[in-house]
Amino acid sequence: MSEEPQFKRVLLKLSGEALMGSQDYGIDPEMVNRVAAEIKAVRELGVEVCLVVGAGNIFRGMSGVASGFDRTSADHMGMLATVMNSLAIQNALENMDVDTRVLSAFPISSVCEPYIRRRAIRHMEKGRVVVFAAGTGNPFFTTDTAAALRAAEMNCDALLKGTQVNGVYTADPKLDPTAEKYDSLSYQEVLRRDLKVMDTSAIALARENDIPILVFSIHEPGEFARVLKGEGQFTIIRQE
Ligand SMILES: Nc1ncnc2c1ncn2[C@@H]1O[C@H](COP(=O)(O)OP(=O)(O)OP(=O)(O)O)[C@@H](O)[C@H]1O
Ligand SMILES: O=c1ccn([C@@H]2O[C@H](COP(=O)(O)O)[C@@H](O)[C@H]2O)c(=O)[nH]1
Repeated sequence: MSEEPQFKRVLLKLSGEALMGSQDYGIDPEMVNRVAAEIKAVRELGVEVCLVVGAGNIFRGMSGVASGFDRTSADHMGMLATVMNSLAIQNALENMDVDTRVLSAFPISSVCEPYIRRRAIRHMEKGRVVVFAAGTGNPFFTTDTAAALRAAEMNCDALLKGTQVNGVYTADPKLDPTAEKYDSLSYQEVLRRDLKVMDTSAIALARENDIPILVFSIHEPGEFARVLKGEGQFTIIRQE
């Protein structure tokens, strides 16, 4: 085990669903503040942090399709929901004196900056936390793929998926209580075994760019910093 963080620049894919906290829907300010405090603690370790936030707490395109919406419109709604979550995180971080910029994949210029890669890198070099909102900006994708894409563009050393479960299991642990957790596995194994913890397009993009993915529970206080030091509970997905 190491006391020092193992990565210099990371992208955190933050579960939208987690931001509900104990509520059934929407944004729980207590949960948002706790996550913001974890991000601040990691910044204070000297790690550059950028974020992609999901929107499972508000709206997922596929649920909209199930209710009769056109897929493209539903996905636009999902992407707009990620903007709301991004602004909530920015607000909480700035209340803790952490400089934060939200950059949207599509222009909403009266609300936040547009995504410009060089500008995002500059923000990070200045020590700001950068939140990438609106996913990839394209329908038919999810924020997992947006996270892998931005991690590659930002030259991140790792992609951390802070989610509902503490790692990757042989099957969905929420559905199968006999499922067993992996400590580590290759991108290829995730794809071959069709493990649903992350989209296949996100796994493929991370593999092509050799970015390790660490899956951990965002519900465990202090885990983000611990995982970066090689401690705590997580599964690492990387080249064999
Ligand atoms: N093999 C598996 N190992 C671990 N989790 C799995 C597996 N298969 C399915 N899952 C499920 O995948 C979920 C995480 O992925 P998902 O992207 O849907 O959630 P999320 O991170 O909360 O995203 P969102 O940001 O959309 O709210 C876990 O909550 C878990 O129940
Ligand atoms: O690049 C993207 C990213 C997301 N979407 C839509 O947003 C919702 C919310 O994202 P989750 O990853 O499911 O939390 C997603 O369901 C899509 O509808 C998108 O279209 N493109």
